[in-house]
Amino acid sequence: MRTKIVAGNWKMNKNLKETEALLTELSAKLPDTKAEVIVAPTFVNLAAANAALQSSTIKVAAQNMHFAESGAYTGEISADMLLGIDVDIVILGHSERRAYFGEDDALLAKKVKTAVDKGLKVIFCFGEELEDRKADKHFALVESQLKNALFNLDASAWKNIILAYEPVWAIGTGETASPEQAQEMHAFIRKTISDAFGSAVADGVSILYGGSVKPSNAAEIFSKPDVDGGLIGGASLVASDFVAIIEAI
Ligand SMILES: O=C[C@H](O)COP(=O)(O)O
Repeated sequence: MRTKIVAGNWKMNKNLKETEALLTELSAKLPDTKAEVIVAPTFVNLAAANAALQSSTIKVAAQNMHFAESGAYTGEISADMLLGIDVDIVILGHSERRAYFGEDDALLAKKVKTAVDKGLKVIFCFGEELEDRKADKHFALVESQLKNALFNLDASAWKNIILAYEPVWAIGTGETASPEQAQEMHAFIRKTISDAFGSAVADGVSILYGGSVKPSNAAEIFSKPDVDGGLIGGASLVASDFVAIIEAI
């Protein structure tokens, strides 16, 4: 049985006070759920988020990390720094990191390798742009993103990988992949992993969908057999919306 996961990527939103307020509200409203619930506030509020969630089952993730152990990388954050404040989950490869900060598959392969070697869990994001889909290149593009960044891992490392398929055209646009489009791609992703690492690895990896998931569409998307949860952006910033999405799983 794969782990169901609902993760909220807060991106560059919420200052300290707002972070604590949202987490207090979220903890109070959290429904009884079998799903793992994760929130990813900005770096500077990770320690405070962990403190605010001490008696909660909600886990805290970082939104990024550097591949190096330590050194002259001004402004960067290492795996050990995250682990030092009890954060052992990191989002890597988000399309905004790829688009605005030049992160490519080769860099992401290094980040993922460091993260799993250090014992962090990785929520690895990937997905096609609208032009790729229009040109019917979306499967090939997704396959290459997976191969380039993840296929150098040992099969045993996959227990620490969570995948998040996020078609770029659906992120923050209000346009969502249809449940059928999501299922079609998730099944393709699972087959691609199965072909490379075997069915035990493929059947065990949670594949989240991300891109304009809202309370109104979550249940239908989550009902698909290869969709194991969601990576939620905008709707994770409003406690009642995020709770409704958790309830939909
Ligand atoms: O990481 C989350 C995704 O970018 C989805 O964002 P969104 O739910 O605001 O479309």
